[in-house]
Parts: sequence; structure tokens; C-alpha cells
Amino acid sequence: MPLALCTLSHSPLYGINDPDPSVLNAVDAAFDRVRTFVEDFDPELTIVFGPDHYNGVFYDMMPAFCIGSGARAVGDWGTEPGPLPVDRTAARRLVSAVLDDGIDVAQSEELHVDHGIAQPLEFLFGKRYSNPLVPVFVNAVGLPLGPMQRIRLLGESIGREIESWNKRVLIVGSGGLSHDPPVPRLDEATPEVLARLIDGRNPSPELRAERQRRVIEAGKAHAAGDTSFQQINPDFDARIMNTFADSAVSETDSWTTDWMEKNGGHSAHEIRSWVAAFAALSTGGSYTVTNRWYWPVQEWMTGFGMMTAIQEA
Ligand SMILES: O=C(O)/C=C/c1cccc(O)c1O
Ligand SMILES: [Fe+2]
Repeated sequence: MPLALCTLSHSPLYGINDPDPSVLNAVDAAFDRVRTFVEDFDPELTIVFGPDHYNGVFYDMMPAFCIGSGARAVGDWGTEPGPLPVDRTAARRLVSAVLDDGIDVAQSEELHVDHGIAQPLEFLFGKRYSNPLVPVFVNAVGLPLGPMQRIRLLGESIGREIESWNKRVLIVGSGGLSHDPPVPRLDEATPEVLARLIDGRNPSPELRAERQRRVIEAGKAHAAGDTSFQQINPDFDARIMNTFADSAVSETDSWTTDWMEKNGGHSAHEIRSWVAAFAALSTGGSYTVTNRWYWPVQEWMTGFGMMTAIQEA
């Protein structure tokens, strides 16, 4: 049974700070094509790799990656709060298989996910989806980060296991390409921010609104040409997408944290979700990229890309 893949950027500023209608319409048309691709594939299970932005996972216990054998959405940025339809059996089997492969993945029976995982699921399946899935948190903001090879190996391990299930499994990778939105950072945190990075679960509505307002303002300034932000880098983004299109996933092993940040900004590490997704797809042999789209969207503060791919029979 073939596996299918869809990798896509997310931005909470979608629907809030929108670009010119010609760009927005093109993005929405691409979303329609991706949704048709998913509907045609008709997945029996979805594995979604995605980051968190200190809304669900904190420095009180920061894993490199974590499989959710139960999960709930925190409901940031207008995403639907509440439990996710996790296939617990599948998730627990994945945890065992990955551990057997020598990768020390964490497990959560109640993984808290933010827009990094919730938004792509809503883009693909609508607001109240009930199709079975397994969320996999991939640390992309809580520095320090381990080498890229580890995320490839995680993806391959998951790919080998799902391959053996003889099911139609859709693999989703969520994350921006080059981007540098104002996500707080440990190395420059004030004591007040540090406390929130360690244990910031269930913030007051005022605190959440204040944080979101800051990001909206940053998006507006970015779109107005404020150069104090690291700029979107379309050349870097093309290189990333070409690597996946060329089936050269193992080349990502040589991408260093420094290189990613210099060229793509601090949040470029979200590309780790794409690496895991393509690595999982690649375990069954060759794959074909069926479509790709890209726009540098200043209003959303991110290089916004999407790719779909399917295993070759
Ligand atoms: O508010 C946050 O924590 C993150 C915002 C953001 C903005 C643009 C692109 C992204 O991938 C983000 O997560
Ligand atoms: Fe993000």
C-alpha cells in the first residue's frame, strides 16, 4: 500500500494579516489542490510532524521529539481547542518501533499541540476532523537542537514501521521555510519570559492576546518593509524544496543549526518536520513529487511552501 505526503508551511497570521488577493487566491487554490490530493488518497491514518512555539511544550521537559499517544490542541490563534482523534494503538506501536531502532523518542499520553500541528490539520481536514492520526512533536524552537541526522533517522524509523502496516498512511510535515517571527528565545529571555518558557501552560487570555498582538504587529511591520527582521530568503527556500524534490533527503544531514539560522532565520528549524516527513516517505523506495508551490509572504512572516508526493508503485 503506498504512502502519501504533504508538507506545508503554517502561519498564524493567515486570515489576519493577509497579502494581496492575487497571492491569497493562489495560496487558497493550492490548498484546494492539496485537499483534493488528500481526498483522492483517502488516508486510513495520518502521521503529522510539527513544532510547538512554547504553547504546549516547555523547558520544564524539552524533548527532541515526542510521539503523542494522546493529544489535545491548546487552541491558540483561533485553532479549535480540545482532544485530537489520536489512534493510540498506532501511536504506541510507533513509540516501541522507534525505541527498538535505538532512537530515544519521548512519549506523551497527552501531548499539548499548538498551531504548529493544529493549523495544518484544519487546513487539510476542516475544523472538526475526526479521522485517526498520530501527532509527532519535533523540537524546532527550544535550542539547543541535535544534529539533523537524528530527525532523518526518526522519520525513516517511523516510515519503516508504517510501511509494514499495509495501510494508506498520509504523512504531513508542518513548518515554515525561511522565517524569523518573534518567538521568544531562552538565550535572551528576561526572568519573566524565562518563567513562561519553563512553565507557560494555560496562560491567561490577556497574556495570550498580548503575545499574539506582538506577532500581528511584527507581521505588519515586516510587510511594511521593516528591515530589522531577518528577511525571507527565496533562494534558501528553493534549495530546501529542491533537495526534497531530488529525493536527496540524506543531504540534510549536513545542514547545521548555524547555517539554517544564518540563511533562513531562527524558525527555519521548522524544516525539521519536512525532513522527518520526506525521510518517512523515502523508506519504501522512490517517490514522486506530484506538486509544489511557493510564495515569500511578508504579511505572514514566512516563506510559504507546500509539496505533495506519493510513493512509486
Ligand atoms: O506566535 C508564534 O508563536 C509563532 C508565529 C509564527 C509566525 C509565522 C510563521 C510561523 O511558522 C509561526 O509559527
Ligand atoms: Fe511556526
